[in-house]
Amino acid sequence: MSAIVSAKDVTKVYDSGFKALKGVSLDIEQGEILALLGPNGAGKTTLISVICGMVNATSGSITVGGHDIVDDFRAARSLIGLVPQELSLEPFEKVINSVTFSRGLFGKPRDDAHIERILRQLSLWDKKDARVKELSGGMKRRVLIAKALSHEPRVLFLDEPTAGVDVELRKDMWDIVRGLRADGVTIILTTHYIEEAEAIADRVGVINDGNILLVKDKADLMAQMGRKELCIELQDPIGEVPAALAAYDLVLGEDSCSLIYSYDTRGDRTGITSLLSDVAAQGLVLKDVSTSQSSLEDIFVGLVEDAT
Ligand SMILES: Nc1ncnc2c1ncn2[C@@H]1O[C@H](COP(=O)(O)OP(=O)(O)OP(=O)(O)O)[C@@H](O)[C@H]1O
Repeated sequence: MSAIVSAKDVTKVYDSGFKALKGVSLDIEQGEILALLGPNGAGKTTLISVICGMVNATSGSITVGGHDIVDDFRAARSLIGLVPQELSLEPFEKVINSVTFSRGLFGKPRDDAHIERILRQLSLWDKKDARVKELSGGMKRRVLIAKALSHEPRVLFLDEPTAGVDVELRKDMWDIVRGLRADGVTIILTTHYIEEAEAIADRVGVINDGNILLVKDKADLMAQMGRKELCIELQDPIGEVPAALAAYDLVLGEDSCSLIYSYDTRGDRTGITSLLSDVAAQGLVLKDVSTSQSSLEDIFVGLVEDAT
């Protein structure tokens, strides 16, 4: 795969003096769904706005489809669709006119068949003559996506596409995003919802305090950083982890009645069999045993905490 968007050492210092991006380098691969995860104020919207040419970077460089976003702004911008966080639509405009107008803004010739295709894809065709103000919140969001797709961009940025959207509609939105990717559109979405990244992203980028902490294949991230824990509940409390068990990665549970064993899920051997027999050899009586796997959420919280 090759990068369709490439950002190098991008910084953004707002007029207030606030440093919102502190040297971000990021390659977005053609055809992927990349989820940018980060807490409030991390710099997600700023990064998207810089790539889309709505905010000027203070330093660094960005190319989209090989075009520099400053020197070759029109060519770069024409490859990008942006679905903003805010529902910014003209309330009295008909859906179809609103979407057709967006295409015209990019100087593309009128193409009714393309507009029909995207309205159908977004289940908006039967609402094409409705006025925007007559639509539900979820439909308005879909109109924003249709507008962003009207000029046939190759890269689509979705800034928190499902903020405040109910579970049903969120899943609809995920289906739409997957459908767009199947059509060859590269998708970058920002989200607070870890389950959203877990559900649809190919890669996950974590951004915090103006820095990209990591960008990784989602499956690798979960396999590499996800650890499993075995909780051994004991019949009776103990004061400390017995010295004879020091070779294991064990901690005493808060109740003093359990031992928590962390192990790597990728290893050939987990060490569980020998641990259990060594625990028994210490005369400790087991009450129960359970396992749990760290989720993307645990990984994300851990990363952001480590960075602050
Ligand atoms: N125009 C501006 N002038 C000054 N500071 C700004 C401006 N826009 C954003 N910021 C600051 O830059 C930081 C990053 O904001 P940004 O909107 O990029 O974060 P975000 O990760 O998208 O957050 P959220 O998840 O809350 O939308 C914040 O501290 C914000 O207050």
